[in-house]
Amino acid sequence: MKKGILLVNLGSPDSPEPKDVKKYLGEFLMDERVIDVPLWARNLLVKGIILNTRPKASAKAYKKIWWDEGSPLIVLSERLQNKLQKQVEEPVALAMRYGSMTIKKGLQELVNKGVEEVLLFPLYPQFAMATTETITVLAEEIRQKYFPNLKIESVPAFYNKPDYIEVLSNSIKKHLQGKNYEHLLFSYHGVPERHIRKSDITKSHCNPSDKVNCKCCKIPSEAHKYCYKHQCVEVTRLVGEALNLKEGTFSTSFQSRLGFDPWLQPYTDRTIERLGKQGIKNMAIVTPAFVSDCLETLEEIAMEGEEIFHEVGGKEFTTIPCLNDDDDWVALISRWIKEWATPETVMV
Ligand SMILES: C=CC1=C(C)c2cc3[nH]c(cc4nc(cc5[nH]c(cc1n2)c(C)c5CCC(=O)O)C(CCC(=O)O)=C4C)c(C)c3C=C
Ligand SMILES: [Fe+2]
Ligand SMILES: [Fe+2]
Repeated sequence: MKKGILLVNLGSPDSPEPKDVKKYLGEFLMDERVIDVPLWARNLLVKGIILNTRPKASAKAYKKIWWDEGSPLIVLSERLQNKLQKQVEEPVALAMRYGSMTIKKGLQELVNKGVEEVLLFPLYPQFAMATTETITVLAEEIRQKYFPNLKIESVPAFYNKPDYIEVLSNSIKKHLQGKNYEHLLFSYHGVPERHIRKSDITKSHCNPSDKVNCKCCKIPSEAHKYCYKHQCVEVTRLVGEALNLKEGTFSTSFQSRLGFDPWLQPYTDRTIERLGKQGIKNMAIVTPAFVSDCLETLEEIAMEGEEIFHEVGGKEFTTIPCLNDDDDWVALISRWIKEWATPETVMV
């Protein structure tokens, strides 16, 4: 069976103009796995309120980070795709969950190349209903409707794979070389608290012991369905261990909350402010929920975050880039692809 790979990231508007941002946000926020309320309430909230207020402000933010080649998230995902394609024999396609580069087009591109079996690779280290699950569910719907003979297998969450932690840790180390930082903040994209109770943890392919050991969300283990928070906290702990970070010199926070419901805490903006007020002068920040730099890292963290830090007396604010098209990251994904494509090869 001819095999192929479909990388899938979140997506971006076609341009940073308010009309394109509105169209993109409309598709994104009307996803029932992102704003998980009944359709009538989602219509009211998204079409009645958010799309009438947010696109202008979001467009302004997108304009600050937009590159000549386009959206950083898309350009960086394409660079990753191109580098990967040089390392593996199988065709590598790229799609976005929202926007013009649809999953259907990505699958069609592979099918046109004769592919019969697809490795679907959601570009998210942690599993969340609003990211991995929405991709796998949509891909399956599209498969059933348009490509019934295609076989699709999904890459599970890889947040705690030792080889991933090693690549992430080395990247952090490289970017912090020669920096005299006092605190390293691990900032993850947040989700509303209720999201972590909604999806089934078995879909995240976590180590089954995670269910028992998870203490972060205070959900009893039998009822503990899903914990994105736990997976984030684990990344921080594992990188802390790999880099031998001292207790108290690193911590976890959650960014990008939307609306009035409680989201995962502590919030990143308040954490940056607290660190500055506590007298921290030099801090660094890494964003391991994102594989590619995007609006949330380049604007919300690198620009807004830095401003908050300076306002409360902070001096040096170092933003560590996402893995993007880092060579070691490309080599690792290539290895995972080769393992999948030739299952008889046992990689050690
Ligand atoms: C781990 C990744 C992500 C999770 C989980 C996630 C959840 C989530 N996001 C929103 C609302 C917005 N997110 C926006 C941008 C955005 N979100 C992610 C990733 C995750 N989102 C990325 C990579 C980006 C950047 C996209 C880019 O083009 O660069 C935005 C748009 C920007 C803005 O207006 O602020 C919104 C809105 C919700 C509600 C949510 C909930 C579960
Ligand atoms: Fe988001
Ligand atoms: Fe948990």
